[in-house]
This record gives sequence, C-alpha cells and structure tokens, in this order.
Amino acid sequence: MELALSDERGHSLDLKGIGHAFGATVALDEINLTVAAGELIALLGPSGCGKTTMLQIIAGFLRPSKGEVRFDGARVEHIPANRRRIGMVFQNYALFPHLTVFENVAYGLRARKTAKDVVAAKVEQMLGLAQMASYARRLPGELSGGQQQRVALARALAIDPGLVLLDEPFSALDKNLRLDMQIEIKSLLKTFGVTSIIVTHDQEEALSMADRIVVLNRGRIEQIDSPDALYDQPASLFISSFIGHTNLLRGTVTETDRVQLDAGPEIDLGRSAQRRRGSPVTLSVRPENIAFGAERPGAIPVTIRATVPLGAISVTEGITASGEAVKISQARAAGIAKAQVGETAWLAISDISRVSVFSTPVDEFSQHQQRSV
Ligand SMILES: Nc1ncnc2c1ncn2[C@@H]1O[C@H](COP(=O)(O)OP(=O)(O)OP(=O)(O)O)[C@@H](O)[C@H]1O
Repeated sequence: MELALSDERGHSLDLKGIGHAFGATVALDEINLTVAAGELIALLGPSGCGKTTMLQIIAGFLRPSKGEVRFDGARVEHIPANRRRIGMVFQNYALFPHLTVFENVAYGLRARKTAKDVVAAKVEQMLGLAQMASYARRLPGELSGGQQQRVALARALAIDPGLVLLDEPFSALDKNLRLDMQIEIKSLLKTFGVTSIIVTHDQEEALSMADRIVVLNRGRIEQIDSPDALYDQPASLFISSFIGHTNLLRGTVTETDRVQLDAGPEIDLGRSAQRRRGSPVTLSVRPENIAFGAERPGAIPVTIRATVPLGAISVTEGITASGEAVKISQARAAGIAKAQVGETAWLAISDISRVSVFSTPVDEFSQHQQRSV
C-alpha cells in the first residue's frame, strides 16, 4: 500500500501572554511565541527556568494560569492532550517493554481504530524511515539506547502528528552517539515536515538541531533567534555566557567608540558603544576571536596559566593584569607556537565587530547568576 509521507502538515503554534504559577512559584511569565508550521524550535535554558512547564502547557498536560495556546490559529486550552495530534518523545524512551517494536509503533494507530492493512503499511514505512525495519520483532529491552530512541520517534510520527514534542531526547545517550542521533532525527523531522519542539538544557544540542532557539531564563523568554544570531549577537550578558564560551572583560567608555579595558589597553570598537562617557561596560569576546599577537597599542598583555589540547582545537588561558581570565582557542594545526606557562603574551581581538558590549557590570552579573541558581 502506498502511503503519503504525512497526511497533514504540521500545526502552527501561538503562545500569547502565557503565565503559570505553582502556588507562590512563578514558573512562566508573559510568554509570547509564534512557531511556523514545519519549524524546529529548541527550548533552552538552565535547570528550573520553566522548559518542562512550557512543554506540558503545549502538550495539554497542564492548563496555563494565564494566556492563550493556539494551534493553526484556534485556541486549544480546553482540548485534552490525547486530542491535540501530538507525538511525544521522552528522555527514557517510554516504550512499552512487553510489546515488540512493531506493536509499539502500531499502538497509537490501533488506539485510533485504524484499519489493519493501513496499520501494517504505516508501521513498515515508519520503521523503514527510522532504519529499524529489521528489528520489528524485537522487544525494547533487546535494543540499544539509540535504537530505542529511533523506535520512540517512529511511534511518535506514526500517528501523523501536527506537532512533535521531544523532552531531553538524547540525554540518556553517550556523547559520541548523541551527535549522530541529533543529525539523524533532525533530518527525519524535516523530511516529515512536522512542527517540532525540543526541550534541552544542552546548548550544543540546541545549536545543532534547531531552526530557532528560544532561551528561557527564570520563567521569561530572554531571546528568540537563529543559532548563528544567538551566538554572534547575544541580547544579554546571560545569553553570551550561556550560549558557547566567552570572555567577559570589564571596561569604561572613554569616547563614543572607545573603551578603556581594566586589563590595560584602550580598544577602538569601530562603532558607537551607545553608552555615555564614563559608563562601566562588560565586553563579551569569544575565545576564537582572540589571537596571539605582537606588543602594540590595543594588545592585551596576559600571563599564560595553562594550555589544554581539545582534539581539533587547543585552548589557552591567560590572566590579565587586572586578574581577569581570558581563554584563547586556536585550531591545533601544525606550526602554531605553543605559549609557555608563566610567560607574557600579547593578545589581539581578531574581529571587533563580533564583540558584544553590555551595560551590566560583570561582578553584578555573576552575583545575580549565583542568586538565581
Ligand atoms: N508541580 C510543581 N509544583 C511546584 N513547583 C513546580 C512544579 N513543577 C515545577 N515547579 C517549579 O517551577 C519552576 C520551573 O520548573 P520546570 O520543571 O518547568 O523547569 P525546567 O526548566 O524544565 O527545569 P529542568 O531542566 O531542571 O527540568 C521551578 O522553579 C520548579 O521548581
């Protein structure tokens, strides 16, 4: 039997003014998000920021204290989870242990009273897509973690969902397998054209999988953007530190476009700092945007503390005269001279346009972060 890949397109999703409190704990506050049909969105944020609460509200397991949830423009808060055309994939796979792979994938179709020949054709198609066709008669306990996760996805997709919600789906897999599975599952979701939301606290996972990332911090959306935009134009000090690695350097605005770093030199930003003269600022500079250079105006002197080889790159840490730690990452290509521990090196910012300037003083930021953990 010939089956279309998916009978219906993915839902579009709108969250408007969503708020949720558990007693005195505000888990979500004023959440506004529009997801286009077929988009793959990651919800990213530290522990306790409200990711699971948001997923449960979208799935229909939890009714929000405030706001609207819309699928394809229609409100769904009153519609129970099992009638929302949602496929769920969980961290622990949640397969039925006593059912075969085939029966697990068939489960949702049978529950919907689908004709027997349609069930057989659909399950075969899903297992083929998930590269699990030859495992149809096995029990979940006879599969590896990655294989179980493929079956869980096949089961979620078999019902032609309008929305697939994935809750930390790779966290039980070891690191090597994780990247393979991320690529594989992203391509499967995209082939399917289904709207998908993946919850993760792992920023690399969000960067590698999502069309757009929603960063949550203490119940609020801090930024919604593409992976590249989040990395290159973080909207806050929190985002710049949470997405990837960065160096935070203290300074003071001296001219419209110049900052005197506590670490020594005065830096020409090549654009307006958009702060008054005398304002304290924090510069966020990615480790790959710093290179070893010569002693000259604008170069930052550091004392080398350590160098760590990390496969394709090596990371060196230096300490500035003001006591700030600065990490420099370099491709570990042959011919790069190693900085010796204890010696003085001069650092140059390679691309000033990729340096972000924030008003929050770094000390205040780290105290704030500690308080909110
Ligand atoms: N059933 C509940 N009763 C009371 N408070 C809750 C309940 N569920 C969640 N919370 C609180 O709401 C806030 C958000 O929790 P949530 O589980 O959504 O965070 P999360 O981002 O998914 O965290 P994690 O990554 O640790 O799973 C937290 O402060 C949490 O303690």
